Amino acid sequence: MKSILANSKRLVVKVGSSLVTNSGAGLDHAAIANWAEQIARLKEMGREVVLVSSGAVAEGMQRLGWKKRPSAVHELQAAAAVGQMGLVQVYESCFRKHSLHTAQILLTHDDLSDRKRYLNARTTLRTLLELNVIPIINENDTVVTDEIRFGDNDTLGALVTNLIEADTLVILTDQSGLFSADPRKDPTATLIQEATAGEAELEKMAGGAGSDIGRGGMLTKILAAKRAMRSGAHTIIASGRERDVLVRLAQGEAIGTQLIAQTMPIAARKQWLADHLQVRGRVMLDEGATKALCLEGKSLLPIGVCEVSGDFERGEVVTCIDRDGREIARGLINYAAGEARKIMRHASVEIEPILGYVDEPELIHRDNLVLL
Ligand SMILES: Nc1ncnc2c1ncn2[C@@H]1O[C@H](COP(=O)(O)OP(=O)(O)O)[C@@H](O)[C@H]1O
Ligand SMILES: N[C@@H](CCC(=O)OP(=O)(O)O)C(=O)O
Repeated sequence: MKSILANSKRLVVKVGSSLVTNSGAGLDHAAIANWAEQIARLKEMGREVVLVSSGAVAEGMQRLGWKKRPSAVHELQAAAAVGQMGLVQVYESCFRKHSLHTAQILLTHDDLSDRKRYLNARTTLRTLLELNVIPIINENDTVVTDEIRFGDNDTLGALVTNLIEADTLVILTDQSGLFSADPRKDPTATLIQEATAGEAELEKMAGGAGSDIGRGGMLTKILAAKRAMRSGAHTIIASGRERDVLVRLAQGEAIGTQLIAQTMPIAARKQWLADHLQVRGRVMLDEGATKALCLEGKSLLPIGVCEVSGDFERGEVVTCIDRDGREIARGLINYAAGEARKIMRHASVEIEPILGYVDEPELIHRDNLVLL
């Protein structure tokens, strides 16, 4: 059996609190240095990597001298704000040794369900990847309470996987993978090496968290795999303490549990667009643009649009029709209706003189477009 990471170009690596903070004893510098070194090697192998790291609350507790995890949410939020400083400092200094820049991104689940913020987050992350920077993502615990209460960065890892259309989500934890039952409670439990992401059976195997430090347990990892699958991504659950785990996975060695996504990426993206979003407007395409979309797989540029109807915001879904009124595609539009009307029939270089700024040169990027 070969690791699915062997053929993955873009990956999201999620590391849990218990790993990052050495089970709550304080940030594990050596472990973080080691993952940074492995990620630098993955970059040399031509892979793109985004890191989702927990550990802010645990590190904040340590810095504030709190022995017990507080139950008051505002205290958890305060601890997260203190700990996040330490977390990013360590990542920054570890990656710098490999001449890699890091960027801090704090997100909430709401950011990713709001279409405008979704597009903004996506564009920022893509730009960082193009710049060869390693984004380090955590929840924005100051402004949300649900996530911090459940302490679940696995879901965030999956949402980021969907956002940037990563090929694989790698969840590093303190166990060697998913077992048939919680190995802390059942010594006869066996490692599941491979399964289909989204299988109902898997949810029965997963118990709660093994410690006070990590909160989500295996169930949130299984559900994260199900969510990652929606954009066609596979998930690997493996031990972050296994020697060279990321590099060996990328070289094709099967380590831990592989949860394979059966859906094709395009079908999954289509499903996502169809499931989630309501059509808010319509753009009519001239012959050139219709051909560019349907036959050449290109993005929609403002110059190819001859009519804009409806009232929509940046990030909302519009339908694209041809001159005969046939719906040919749907996609997330980069400009609000009023702006789209101003820039239609114009070349992308004219966007800035017309609007005074430019978000993207495309009206709808092909990655956000589904042909019908
Ligand atoms: N079927 C299972 N297989 C492996 N681990 C399990 C299973 N069910 C529950 N667990 C528990 O989940 C824990 C990992 O989750 P968690 O503590 O939230 O880690 P993290 O901080 O990495 O997200 C393990 O230490 C283990 O005790
Ligand atoms: N965002 C918070 C909580 C996240 C959390 O505990 O998640 P995890 O350890 O991955 O289950 C933190 O950084 O401490």
